[in-house]
Amino acid sequence: MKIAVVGTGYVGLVTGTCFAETGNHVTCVDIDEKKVEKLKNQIMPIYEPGLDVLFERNIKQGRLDFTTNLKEGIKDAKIIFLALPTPPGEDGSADLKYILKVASDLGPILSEYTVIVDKSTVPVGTADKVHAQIAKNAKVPFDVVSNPEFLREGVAVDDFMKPDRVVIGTSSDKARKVMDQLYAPFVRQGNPVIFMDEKSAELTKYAANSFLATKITFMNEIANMCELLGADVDMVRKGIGTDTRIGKRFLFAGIGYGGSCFPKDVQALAKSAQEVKYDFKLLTSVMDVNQEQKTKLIHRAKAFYNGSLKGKTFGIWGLAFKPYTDDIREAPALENIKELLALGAKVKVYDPEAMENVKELFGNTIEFCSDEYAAVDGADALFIMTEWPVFRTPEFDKLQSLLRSKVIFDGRNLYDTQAMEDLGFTYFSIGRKDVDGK
Ligand SMILES: NC(=O)c1ccc[n+]([C@@H]2O[C@H](COP(=O)([O-])OP(=O)(O)OC[C@H]3O[C@@H](n4cnc5c(N)ncnc54)[C@H](O)[C@@H]3O)[C@@H](O)[C@H]2O)c1
Ligand SMILES: O=c1ccn([C@@H]2O[C@H](COP(=O)(O)OP(=O)(O)O[C@H]3O[C@H](CO)[C@@H](O)[C@H](O)[C@H]3O)[C@@H](O)[C@H]2O)c(=O)[nH]1
Repeated sequence: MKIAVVGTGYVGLVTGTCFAETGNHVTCVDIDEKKVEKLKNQIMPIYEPGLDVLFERNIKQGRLDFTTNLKEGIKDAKIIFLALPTPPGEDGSADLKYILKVASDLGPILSEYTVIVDKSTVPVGTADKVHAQIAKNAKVPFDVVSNPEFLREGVAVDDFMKPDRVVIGTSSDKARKVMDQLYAPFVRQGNPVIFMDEKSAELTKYAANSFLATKITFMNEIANMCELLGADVDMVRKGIGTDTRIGKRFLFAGIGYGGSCFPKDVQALAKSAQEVKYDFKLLTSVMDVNQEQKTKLIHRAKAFYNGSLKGKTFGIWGLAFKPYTDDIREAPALENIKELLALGAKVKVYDPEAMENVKELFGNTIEFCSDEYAAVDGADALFIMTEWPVFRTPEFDKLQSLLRSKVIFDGRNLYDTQAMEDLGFTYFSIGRKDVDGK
């Protein structure tokens, strides 16, 4: 089948590549000329494990190509995916300007029946808006379908190729048949395609992300209670996670959720609630708690250093919002770095993939180091912001010889507290007992 994907961000590239991998011919369209030039030269603009191999194979086999020209890109396409940004607008609601612009461009250039699919995360009612926008100038019949995407960065290819489920919102039998055919290879792997109406599909995406953000936030609050009561959040996590009604995943306490999705989607759902005059109290609390959680370790550092971090040097391990990505959107590390600089501290950082993106933001106000050990050389303490595997089993001898004093603030609970006590570190983590290094 011939498919067009409009927008070549994370979602567009993964969607386009994976549909090419299942035998379709895919043309990806983007207005960013430099990006399209790179893509045409087989240069992958994002770091996503496993995607490059599929990307190169499908380009070589002639199933994946790129253009900046929308009309050329959608020629003969039975399905057009919209994988466009929906950033927060000034009031926190999802900004639909990119989607509606492409919808209005599509109207006059559709040449036969086409299924237009919202892959972006969009508020309830967007499929209707997109339909109305296209209908203004369309001369042929078309359907607008909601097909939210649930991939996680870092494991996006697996999430797309072996999804827990595919959600498709449509009230058109004709569109349903087209989508059924497209997702047939995925169903064959035993994953359900769940058909529903457009509005329910749109809300499903926000409900999923907000529920997961709430689950994490709940554990962060339990962690805060553990610290006050002398319990251990890792034990509590194991204790509740083995209850199949609760489940083991997304129960890891830390320095708050970040990334390009949870923060904006929780905010957008809260805004949607406001618009229909519903007071979604839970979401407001989730956002407040998460905000406080992000810089929690700085408060502990301030207490440890008798109120002042001025003149101290801190090594930071991890900048990306999570491992296996170079994405720094809403990464807790950024807020911590800003705060440390504002308090007069010096900062040395290392991340396996995200350094270039952070250089654009901080320039030479912080020191970018060649590896994790260089980042702690001469530092007063280490802050751990992202749980990259390379940080899980460091050479502690080397670490203690490089650090000025053996102090670690760990936002990801990477080390066993007893082991840290045995090694003589002063060790602060989340929801577990402090180790005083004596
Ligand atoms: N990133 C994720 O992990 C993820 C996962 C699931 C859903 N989503 C949702 O998917 C959507 C896209 O997210 P993303 O992270 O891929 O976005 P992104 O910002 O990384 O990329 C969007 C792309 O769209 C292009 N674009 C903008 N206007 C255009 C136009 N008129 N024509 C063609 N291209 C245009 C931009 O140049 C950019 O390359 C968002 O709604 C997001 O919430 C994201
Ligand atoms: O137990 C956990 C799990 C995650 N996180 C944090 O939560 C954030 C989001 O993590 P994750 O969900 O793995 O990353 P994303 O790539 O942002 O994926 C989320 O957002 C995407 C965009 O909407 C959805 O498609 C995915 O299903 C959804 O998991 C990160 O800051 C993580 O550090 C925790 O703090 N504790």
